[in-house]
Amino acid sequence: MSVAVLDVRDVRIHFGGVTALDGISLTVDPGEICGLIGPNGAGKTTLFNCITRIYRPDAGTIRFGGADLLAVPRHRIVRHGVARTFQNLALFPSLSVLENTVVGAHVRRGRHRALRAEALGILAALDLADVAHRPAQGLPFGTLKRVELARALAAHPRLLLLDEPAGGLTHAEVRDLGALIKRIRDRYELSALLVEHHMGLVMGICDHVVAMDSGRKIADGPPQDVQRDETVAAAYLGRAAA
Ligand SMILES: Nc1ncnc2c1ncn2[C@@H]1O[C@H](COP(=O)(O)OP(=O)(O)OP(=O)(O)O)[C@@H](O)[C@H]1O
Repeated sequence: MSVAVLDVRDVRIHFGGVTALDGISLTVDPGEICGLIGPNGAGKTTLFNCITRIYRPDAGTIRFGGADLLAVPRHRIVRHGVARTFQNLALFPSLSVLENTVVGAHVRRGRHRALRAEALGILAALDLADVAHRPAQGLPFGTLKRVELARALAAHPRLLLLDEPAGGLTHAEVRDLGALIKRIRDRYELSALLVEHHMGLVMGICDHVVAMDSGRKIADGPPQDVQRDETVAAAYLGRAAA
């Protein structure tokens, strides 16, 4: 059996009186797109922040390709092969699309010219070649979301953490994004963990889905099974009613 790309086990973290993660475990296998769903406040972003070492869990282990990720200093996480995109874009507005992408590549050692040429290749693969030399500022939101993806890919990740990539996109853009994420997975041979509220996207592209509520895992399995799960439906209804 192959080693999981990501193996999260019994992770706990609390902030004051709030237990944000209450013994969460999940695995992402090589080449897999894993969806992470759950109502607001379930702990999805907190888990991302533990994986990227922004937060240190109180307990539990996080292994990446078999190695202890919690032993890796925060600033080396990207170099280890974990890259993320953000719910609210984190681009440099005045830099060009190409320059923003090259920023992502600089975690790797390499000559600037080579990194730049490679970044242009990534932009072409993401249909961004036309805007490569335009400043990020002023470009449509859907385009900027793809630039974030390009920047993450420039770091050569083995695992891509996508935090609500469909947020703020139109219906057609979400459909295109789903196809793009699958294309990226195949082309760059990576795995992805996708936090997303857009069920169409989750159902359309995930190989397996983990549902969370109150910092715990409440379901884990094929997308259709998780969607039909009564505990998952109750968790969403409970939050809506609260
Ligand atoms: N730095 C922090 N300080 C205090 N509480 C926090 C902190 N980070 C997260 N929390 C709390 O942890 C819980 C989980 O929040 P989190 O943002 O991880 O949920 P989420 O599932 O990502 O929600 P959403 O879908 O709304 O983004 C919430 O109760 C939140 O208020």
